Amino acid sequence: MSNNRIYIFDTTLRDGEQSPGVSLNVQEKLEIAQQLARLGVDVIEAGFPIASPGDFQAVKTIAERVKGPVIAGLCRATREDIDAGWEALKGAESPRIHTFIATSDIHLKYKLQRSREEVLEQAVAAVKYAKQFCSDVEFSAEDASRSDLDYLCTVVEKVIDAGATVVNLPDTVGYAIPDEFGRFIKAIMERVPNIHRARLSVHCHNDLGLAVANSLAAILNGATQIEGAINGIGERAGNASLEEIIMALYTKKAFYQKEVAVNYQEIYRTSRLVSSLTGMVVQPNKAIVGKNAFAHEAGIHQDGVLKERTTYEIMKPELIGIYKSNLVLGKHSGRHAFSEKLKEMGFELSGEELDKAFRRFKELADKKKEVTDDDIEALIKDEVWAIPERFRLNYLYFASGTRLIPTATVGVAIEGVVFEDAGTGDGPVDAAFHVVDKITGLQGELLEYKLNAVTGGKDALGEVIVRVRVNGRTYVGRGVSTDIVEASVRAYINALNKADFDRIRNNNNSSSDQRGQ
Ligand SMILES: CC(=O)SCCNC(=O)CCNC(=O)[C@H](O)C(C)(C)COP(=O)(O)OP(=O)(O)OC[C@H]1O[C@@H](n2cnc3c(N)ncnc32)[C@H](O)[C@@H]1OP(=O)(O)O
Ligand SMILES: CC(C)C(=O)C(=O)O
Repeated sequence: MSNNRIYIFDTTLRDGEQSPGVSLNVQEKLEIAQQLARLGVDVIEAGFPIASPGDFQAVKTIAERVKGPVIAGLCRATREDIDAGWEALKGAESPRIHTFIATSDIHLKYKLQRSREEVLEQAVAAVKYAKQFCSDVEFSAEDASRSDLDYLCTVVEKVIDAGATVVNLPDTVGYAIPDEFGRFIKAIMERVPNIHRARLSVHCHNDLGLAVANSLAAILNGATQIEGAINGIGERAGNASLEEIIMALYTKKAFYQKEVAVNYQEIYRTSRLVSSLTGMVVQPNKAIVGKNAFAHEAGIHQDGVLKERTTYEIMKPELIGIYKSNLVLGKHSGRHAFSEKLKEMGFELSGEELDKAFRRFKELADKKKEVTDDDIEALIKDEVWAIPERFRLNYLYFASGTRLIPTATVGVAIEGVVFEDAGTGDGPVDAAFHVVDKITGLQGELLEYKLNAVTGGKDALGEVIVRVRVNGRTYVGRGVSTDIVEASVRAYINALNKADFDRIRNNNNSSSDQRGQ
């Protein structure tokens, strides 16, 4: 293995899921983990197993089913957390227990209410305990960048003696700045005598917008594992954005002289999948994966790019899987062209998925002259990345206006049988949602509603993302249509399907628990 290698630790499913409002179910987490494995990250932090039965199940499922990357689970420095973590992780090809405790005085005094000696002892005990189950143990010194350096060096040295294979130094509150963080990593490398027996990792938050810059400064000073999340999602202002770090290392290879082992072609697709399932829309001007990242608006730039792309492009969009296709699809296109287009776009669909997607494509092509790649991607997300659907929109009729009470009549198929009802509301969307609640028997509380146009023009597909609370849990739903009321109802039904999926799974789990008693 080259000693220039940088290991990519993805925490989209753990810290990324700590983004306010994001809640992924087991199926969605598995789908993201499978895509992360295709992307080729070295480690997937699949969750925090003791946090909830759902998180435990997600880590266990990913550990058993996702091959390739190391699968890690986060645990506080306690036996209960580590027991739950190992129980979830033990089916993995390459499991890693990731245990942590804070080392800064501010966290010790106010949060943990323990002395430095007690925390040092607890850290060492946790690593030793984890080591009994798993040879690969990562230790994180939470709030490392605000910790006393002498004390931190002692903690790092002792946890390595206790068997930690990776030591992670997070900038938990995004307080560091690049030069300072680089010097901090250098000091650890110089002052901890056994540091070369472990891999040194960093985990930077983005409160000052410096998470990527700090991670790169750490690489220059000896860190060989970088933690972050796709699209930079995560607690508060988020984590270091992995795609930005990966592409900085690639584009400035002559400077960094470091290698990662990812499959660059999967970057864009991973970003879109994460955005779609979390409901966290990627800002258009986001580096690497934003809609405008490779768009040229100004005449002088366009002229330059037409003459020679490198005048204004430092990366090729194709490298990260942004495709440009010559196949123009419309209502006269057939299955062959459609399936060819999907292949070009990197989608691998089963026969049944292809049938569903093709049906929706034809419906759309009837309404829209040219169906763009963005439209197709939106349809695929709607049809194929949706979780199993017990409820399906069959038809929708609504009436509203300045002097009308908005009313909606909706037909929803439940396991193939169509039920219909009608109702009123504050607007047609609200009316339709009430009717869907009546038919499905679920009570959804709408927390957030977002509408985006997938493409430009009057016939653009509208994409609606909703966050809905059902039985105390939040679900993200997504729907697309050229009609925004229909897109809204599809999104709402998508969220209710996720709630229903959880309800059925929880019922199955509790009846099998009862059988086990
Ligand atoms: C920096 C990070 O991102 S760390 C990861 C943060 N992620 C999360 O917290 C999401 C998942 N968390 C949860 O579901 C819950 O917080 C749980 C299940 C872990 C714990 O829930 P609860 O038992 O109700 O405790 P609560 O969250 O209120 O408080 C945390 C407790 O853990 C203690 N604690 C915090 N970190 C650690 C640690 N690394 N090791 C040991 N104990 C810790 C706190 O001191 C507090 O203990 P106290 O109850 O004795 O005061
Ligand atoms: C637990 C650690 C890795 C963390 O998430 C942080 O410090 O931000």
